[in-house]
Amino acid sequence: MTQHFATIEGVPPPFDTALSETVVRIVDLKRRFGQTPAVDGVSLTVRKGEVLGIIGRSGAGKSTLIRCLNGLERPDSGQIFVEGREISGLSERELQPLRRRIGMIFQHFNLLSAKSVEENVALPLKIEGLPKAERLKRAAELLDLVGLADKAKAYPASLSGGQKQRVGIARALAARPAVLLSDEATSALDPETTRSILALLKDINQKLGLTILLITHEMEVIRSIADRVAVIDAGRIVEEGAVWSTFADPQSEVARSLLAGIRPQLPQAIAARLAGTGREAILRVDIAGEAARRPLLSELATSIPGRFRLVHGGIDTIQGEPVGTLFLAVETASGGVAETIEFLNARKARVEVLGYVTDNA
Ligand SMILES: Nc1ncnc2c1ncn2[C@@H]1O[C@H](COP(=O)(O)OP(=O)(O)OP(=O)(O)O)[C@@H](O)[C@H]1O
Repeated sequence: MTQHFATIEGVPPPFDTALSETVVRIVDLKRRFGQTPAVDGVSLTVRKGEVLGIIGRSGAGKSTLIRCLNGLERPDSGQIFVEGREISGLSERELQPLRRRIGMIFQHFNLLSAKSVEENVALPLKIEGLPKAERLKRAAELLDLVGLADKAKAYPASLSGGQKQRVGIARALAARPAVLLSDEATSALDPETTRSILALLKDINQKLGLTILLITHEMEVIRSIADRVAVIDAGRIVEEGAVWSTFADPQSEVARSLLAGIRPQLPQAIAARLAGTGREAILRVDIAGEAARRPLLSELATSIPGRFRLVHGGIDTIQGEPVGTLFLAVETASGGVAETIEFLNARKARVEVLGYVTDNA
């Protein structure tokens, strides 16, 4: 028993997600409410040590999916495997021990206000019957891990939102779950606190090799923490891939619209002057990976007749991959617009003509 709750230092090092095994497997999961197919045939896998983000608009089916995973909702059909064991279709009693393999953090923290911070963290271990001294030792280790060692005796009411979520994370990790489910865990927090909680989750993911499945409606959360993203719409996964490639080239309308707020946009001053014809074409050029590593603009300048100017844009780094958007104004008189597009497409850049401007103020 004691061995089962080995110290944090005893946890294996981070996993190589490419080589490691599947922790969660969801197969053709369906759950409908009356006429509403809330989850409509979802299949997904989460590998050990990876962070999978599931993103979708309000009502897309995220909560229903995560509730099926933690056993709060019964799927109509389909299967859920956690560490190879099927949890869908189990009775409440059979589910109990498997639930401990699933940690959960919530938007509103769900702490017990009458219990101190250390008691909240130790609660899952009390339910497991671990002796008090060991529970408190483990709680102290976890509070240290989440940066709240000095708040062990405090009560939730005296904590900030970010501190409450740190306690929630410590509690979720108490029973050494196989996977941590996060249900909009940062949605109630301000941007700075959100960043610190996401950094903490990423840190724990990397230090402990913790597998995380999170649902969110914010692309910023996906960008800062996820390895892979699945986009859900009307109960179905409409797109799935590495975060950097989804950011660089979203395939679905939903992903494009969710990304609109954080992908670079043409400055309003230029967008307002766009017309159907003009002296310059305004091109949106999306580049990623190889295309973003090469000296694209200098190659363009030496290869294409006529002149162009960079009006806006830049390169970001997502998961170590360069991902960027450049807005170019290309003179139409030289006939170089079509050639520019061809040149860029040949180098795997995605090009869209947004319109034309005549004055370059
Ligand atoms: N208990 C229920 N009874 C009836 N309909 C439900 C129930 N739970 C969810 N639904 C419906 O199922 C669909 C998916 O809801 P769900 O809460 O899973 O979406 P969501 O993506 O989590 O949305 P949000 O981001 O707003 O929480 C919605 O149309 C919702 O109205």
